[in-house]
Amino acid sequence: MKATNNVDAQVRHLDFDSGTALAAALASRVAQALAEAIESRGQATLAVSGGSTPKRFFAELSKQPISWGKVTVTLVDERMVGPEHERSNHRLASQHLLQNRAADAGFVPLHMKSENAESAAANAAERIEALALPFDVVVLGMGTDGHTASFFPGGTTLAQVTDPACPASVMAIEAPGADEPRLTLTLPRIIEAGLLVLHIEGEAKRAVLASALEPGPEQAMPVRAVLRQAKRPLEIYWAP
Ligand SMILES: O=C(O)[C@H](O)[C@@H](O)[C@H](O)[C@H](O)COP(=O)(O)O
Repeated sequence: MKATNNVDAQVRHLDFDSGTALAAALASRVAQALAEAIESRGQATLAVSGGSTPKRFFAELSKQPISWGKVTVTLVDERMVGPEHERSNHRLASQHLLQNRAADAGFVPLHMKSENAESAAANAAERIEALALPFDVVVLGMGTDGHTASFFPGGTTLAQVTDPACPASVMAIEAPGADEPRLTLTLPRIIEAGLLVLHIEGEAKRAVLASALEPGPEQAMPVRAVLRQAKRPLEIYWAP
Protein backbone atom coordinates (compact mmCIF):
# COMPACT_ATOMS: atom_id res chain seq x y z
CA MET A 1 0.00 0.00 0.00
CA LYS A 2 1.38 3.43 -0.90
CA ALA A 3 -0.18 6.31 0.88
CA THR A 4 1.07 9.79 0.20
CA ASN A 5 0.05 12.23 2.79
CA ASN A 6 0.14 15.94 2.29
CA VAL A 7 -1.91 18.35 4.27
CA ASP A 8 -3.27 21.52 2.72
CA ALA A 9 -5.03 24.01 4.93
CA GLN A 10 -8.29 22.10 4.90
CA VAL A 11 -7.57 18.75 3.24
CA ARG A 12 -5.31 15.79 3.82
CA HIS A 13 -4.71 13.72 0.69
CA LEU A 14 -4.23 9.98 1.14
CA ASP A 15 -3.56 8.23 -2.17
CA PHE A 16 -3.40 4.45 -2.55
CA ASP A 17 -2.19 2.10 -5.27
CA SER A 18 -5.49 0.22 -5.40
CA GLY A 19 -9.10 0.30 -4.28
CA THR A 20 -8.38 -2.80 -2.22
CA ALA A 21 -5.59 -1.09 -0.28
CA LEU A 22 -7.73 2.00 0.15
CA ALA A 23 -10.68 -0.04 1.47
CA ALA A 24 -8.51 -1.75 4.10
CA ALA A 25 -6.93 1.52 5.24
CA LEU A 26 -10.19 3.48 5.34
CA ALA A 27 -11.99 0.67 7.20
CA SER A 28 -9.25 0.66 9.80
CA ARG A 29 -9.28 4.48 10.12
CA VAL A 30 -13.08 4.61 10.55
CA ALA A 31 -13.08 1.69 13.00
CA GLN A 32 -10.39 3.45 15.05
CA ALA A 33 -12.46 6.66 15.20
CA LEU A 34 -15.60 4.75 16.21
CA ALA A 35 -13.70 2.78 18.88
CA GLU A 36 -12.29 6.04 20.32
CA ALA A 37 -15.81 7.50 20.50
CA ILE A 38 -17.10 4.38 22.23
CA GLU A 39 -14.15 4.54 24.65
CA SER A 40 -14.85 8.15 25.55
CA ARG A 41 -18.65 8.32 25.32
CA GLY A 42 -19.89 4.75 25.36
CA GLN A 43 -21.40 5.09 21.88
CA ALA A 44 -20.56 6.19 18.32
CA THR A 45 -22.42 7.52 15.29
CA LEU A 46 -21.51 6.98 11.62
CA ALA A 47 -23.11 8.46 8.49
CA VAL A 48 -22.22 6.89 5.15
CA SER A 49 -22.94 7.72 1.53
CA GLY A 50 -24.36 5.55 -1.21
CA GLY A 51 -23.21 4.93 -4.76
CA SER A 52 -20.94 2.21 -6.13
CA THR A 53 -17.61 3.39 -4.73
CA PRO A 54 -18.10 2.47 -1.06
CA LYS A 55 -18.92 -1.25 -1.50
CA ARG A 56 -15.38 -2.59 -0.93
CA PHE A 57 -14.86 -0.21 1.97
CA PHE A 58 -18.21 -1.27 3.51
CA ALA A 59 -17.23 -4.94 3.27
CA GLU A 60 -13.91 -4.30 5.05
CA LEU A 61 -15.51 -2.06 7.68
CA SER A 62 -18.17 -4.69 8.42
CA LYS A 63 -15.41 -7.05 9.60
CA GLN A 64 -13.69 -4.62 11.96
CA PRO A 65 -13.52 -5.91 15.57
CA ILE A 66 -15.19 -3.04 17.44
CA SER A 67 -18.26 -2.94 19.72
CA TRP A 68 -20.74 -2.56 16.88
CA GLY A 69 -23.64 -2.86 19.33
CA LYS A 70 -22.67 0.63 20.51
CA VAL A 71 -22.58 2.11 17.01
CA THR A 72 -25.51 3.78 15.24
CA VAL A 73 -25.26 3.95 11.47
CA THR A 74 -27.28 6.29 9.26
CA LEU A 75 -27.05 7.76 5.76
CA VAL A 76 -25.63 11.02 4.44
CA ASP A 77 -28.39 11.03 1.86
CA GLU A 78 -31.13 8.83 0.51
CA ARG A 79 -33.32 8.55 -2.53
CA MET A 80 -37.00 8.79 -1.62
CA VAL A 81 -37.71 5.15 -2.39
CA GLY A 82 -38.54 2.14 -0.20
CA PRO A 83 -35.75 0.15 1.49
CA GLU A 84 -36.24 -2.71 -0.95
CA HIS A 85 -35.78 -0.50 -4.03
CA GLU A 86 -32.63 -1.09 -6.11
CA ARG A 87 -31.65 2.61 -5.75
CA SER A 88 -32.10 2.64 -1.98
CA ASN A 89 -29.00 3.53 0.04
CA HIS A 90 -30.65 1.81 3.01
CA ARG A 91 -30.63 -1.37 0.93
CA LEU A 92 -26.98 -0.76 -0.09
CA ALA A 93 -25.91 -0.31 3.53
CA SER A 94 -27.89 -3.38 4.65
CA GLN A 95 -26.34 -5.56 1.94
CA HIS A 96 -22.72 -4.38 2.21
CA LEU A 97 -22.11 -2.76 5.60
CA LEU A 98 -24.59 -4.13 8.15
CA GLN A 99 -23.19 -7.62 7.76
CA ASN A 100 -20.62 -9.72 9.65
CA ARG A 101 -19.64 -8.02 12.94
CA ALA A 102 -21.36 -4.79 11.87
CA ALA A 103 -24.70 -6.63 11.79
CA ASP A 104 -24.89 -5.72 15.51
CA ALA A 105 -24.96 -1.98 14.73
CA GLY A 106 -28.10 0.10 15.08
CA PHE A 107 -29.43 1.66 11.87
CA VAL A 108 -31.48 4.86 11.54
CA PRO A 109 -33.07 5.21 8.09
CA LEU A 110 -33.06 8.65 6.52
CA HIS A 111 -36.19 8.07 4.48
CA MET A 112 -39.39 6.60 5.81
CA LYS A 113 -42.71 6.72 3.96
CA SER A 114 -44.28 10.14 4.56
CA GLU A 115 -47.01 12.32 3.10
CA ASN A 116 -44.60 14.44 1.07
CA ALA A 117 -40.92 15.34 0.73
CA GLU A 118 -41.04 18.11 3.31
CA SER A 119 -42.63 15.90 5.99
CA ALA A 120 -40.17 13.12 5.12
CA ALA A 121 -37.33 15.60 5.71
CA ALA A 122 -38.80 16.87 8.97
CA ASN A 123 -39.28 13.31 10.27
CA ALA A 124 -35.73 12.41 9.24
CA ALA A 125 -34.36 15.50 10.96
CA GLU A 126 -36.09 14.45 14.17
CA ARG A 127 -34.48 11.01 14.00
CA ILE A 128 -31.04 12.49 13.26
CA GLU A 129 -31.29 15.09 16.04
CA ALA A 130 -32.19 12.33 18.51
CA LEU A 131 -28.72 10.84 17.90
CA ALA A 132 -25.61 11.83 19.84
CA LEU A 133 -24.47 14.63 17.51
CA PRO A 134 -22.04 15.69 16.11
CA PHE A 135 -21.42 12.56 14.08
CA ASP A 136 -18.21 10.83 15.04
CA VAL A 137 -17.62 9.82 11.41
CA VAL A 138 -19.09 11.03 8.11
CA VAL A 139 -17.96 9.41 4.86
CA LEU A 140 -18.78 11.29 1.66
CA GLY A 141 -18.55 10.34 -1.99
CA MET A 142 -18.44 12.67 -4.99
CA GLY A 143 -19.93 12.60 -8.45
CA THR A 144 -18.11 13.74 -11.58
CA ASP A 145 -20.44 16.75 -11.60
CA GLY A 146 -18.87 17.88 -8.35
CA HIS A 147 -21.79 16.92 -6.11
CA THR A 148 -21.39 15.33 -2.72
CA ALA A 149 -24.15 14.02 -0.46
CA SER A 150 -27.18 15.18 -2.45
CA PHE A 151 -25.76 18.64 -3.02
CA PHE A 152 -26.40 18.57 -6.75
CA PRO A 153 -25.69 21.50 -9.10
CA GLY A 154 -29.09 22.97 -9.96
CA GLY A 155 -30.73 21.20 -7.00
CA THR A 156 -33.95 22.84 -5.79
CA THR A 157 -32.66 23.57 -2.26
CA LEU A 158 -28.92 23.68 -3.00
CA ALA A 159 -28.40 27.13 -1.47
CA GLN A 160 -30.10 26.08 1.77
CA VAL A 161 -28.45 22.65 2.20
CA THR A 162 -24.96 24.10 1.60
CA ASP A 163 -25.49 27.03 3.98
CA PRO A 164 -23.14 26.56 6.97
CA ALA A 165 -25.86 28.19 9.10
CA CYS A 166 -28.67 26.00 7.76
CA PRO A 167 -31.10 25.51 10.67
CA ALA A 168 -32.32 22.13 9.39
CA SER A 169 -30.37 18.90 9.82
CA VAL A 170 -32.07 17.18 6.86
CA MET A 171 -33.73 18.68 3.77
CA ALA A 172 -35.40 17.40 0.65
CA ILE A 173 -33.77 18.28 -2.66
CA GLU A 174 -34.67 17.58 -6.27
CA ALA A 175 -31.82 17.31 -8.75
CA PRO A 176 -32.31 18.02 -12.46
CA GLY A 177 -33.08 14.77 -14.25
CA ALA A 178 -33.09 12.64 -11.10
CA ASP A 179 -35.54 9.72 -10.91
CA GLU A 180 -36.90 10.84 -7.55
CA PRO A 181 -36.41 13.53 -4.91
CA ARG A 182 -33.75 12.91 -2.26
CA LEU A 183 -33.18 13.63 1.40
CA THR A 184 -29.77 14.88 2.46
CA LEU A 185 -27.92 15.81 5.63
CA THR A 186 -27.20 19.52 5.44
CA LEU A 187 -23.75 21.10 5.51
CA PRO A 188 -23.64 21.84 9.27
CA ARG A 189 -24.27 18.17 10.18
CA ILE A 190 -21.52 17.10 7.77
CA ILE A 191 -18.72 19.58 8.55
CA GLU A 192 -19.05 19.21 12.34
CA ALA A 193 -18.13 15.50 12.20
CA GLY A 194 -15.24 14.32 14.36
CA LEU A 195 -13.76 12.51 11.33
CA LEU A 196 -14.82 13.74 7.88
CA VAL A 197 -13.75 11.65 4.89
CA LEU A 198 -14.17 12.06 1.14
CA HIS A 199 -13.75 8.71 -0.64
CA ILE A 200 -13.26 8.90 -4.39
CA GLU A 201 -11.75 6.56 -6.95
CA GLY A 202 -10.60 6.90 -10.56
CA GLU A 203 -8.74 9.46 -12.64
CA ALA A 204 -11.91 11.30 -13.67
CA LYS A 205 -12.85 12.10 -10.07
CA ARG A 206 -9.25 13.03 -9.28
CA ALA A 207 -9.46 15.67 -12.01
CA VAL A 208 -12.86 16.86 -10.74
CA LEU A 209 -11.41 17.19 -7.23
CA ALA A 210 -8.47 19.20 -8.54
CA SER A 211 -10.92 21.57 -10.21
CA ALA A 212 -13.07 21.76 -7.09
CA LEU A 213 -10.01 22.76 -5.06
CA GLU A 214 -9.54 25.77 -7.37
CA PRO A 215 -11.33 29.08 -6.70
CA GLY A 216 -14.82 29.14 -8.19
CA PRO A 217 -18.53 29.23 -7.39
CA GLU A 218 -19.70 26.66 -4.86
CA GLN A 219 -23.01 26.24 -6.61
CA ALA A 220 -21.22 25.01 -9.74
CA MET A 221 -19.29 22.35 -7.76
CA PRO A 222 -21.12 21.92 -4.44
CA VAL A 223 -18.37 19.69 -2.99
CA ARG A 224 -16.57 23.04 -2.61
CA ALA A 225 -18.89 23.86 0.30
CA VAL A 226 -17.38 20.92 2.23
CA LEU A 227 -13.82 21.57 1.05
CA ARG A 228 -14.01 25.20 2.16
CA GLN A 229 -16.10 24.98 5.33
CA ALA A 230 -14.74 21.79 6.91
CA LYS A 231 -13.99 22.49 10.57
CA ARG A 232 -10.96 20.20 10.60
CA PRO A 233 -8.85 18.76 7.79
CA LEU A 234 -11.00 16.72 5.42
CA GLU A 235 -9.32 13.36 4.77
CA ILE A 236 -9.47 12.58 1.04
CA TYR A 237 -8.96 8.90 0.22
CA TRP A 238 -8.17 8.25 -3.45
CA ALA A 239 -7.21 5.23 -5.52
CA PRO A 240 -6.95 4.81 -9.34
O1 LIG B 1 -26.63 8.45 -2.86
C1 LIG B 1 -25.60 8.65 -3.51
O2 LIG B 1 -25.46 8.33 -4.70
C2 LIG B 1 -24.41 9.26 -2.82
O3 LIG B 1 -24.63 9.71 -1.61
C3 LIG B 1 -23.71 10.19 -3.75
O4 LIG B 1 -23.33 11.44 -3.24
C4 LIG B 1 -22.48 9.41 -4.18
O5 LIG B 1 -21.53 9.45 -3.14
C5 LIG B 1 -21.90 9.96 -5.44
O6 LIG B 1 -22.94 10.08 -6.39
C6 LIG B 1 -20.81 9.04 -5.98
O7 LIG B 1 -21.42 7.84 -6.40
P1 LIG B 1 -20.53 6.65 -7.06
O8 LIG B 1 -19.72 6.09 -5.95
O9 LIG B 1 -21.56 5.68 -7.58
O10 LIG B 1 -19.70 7.29 -8.13
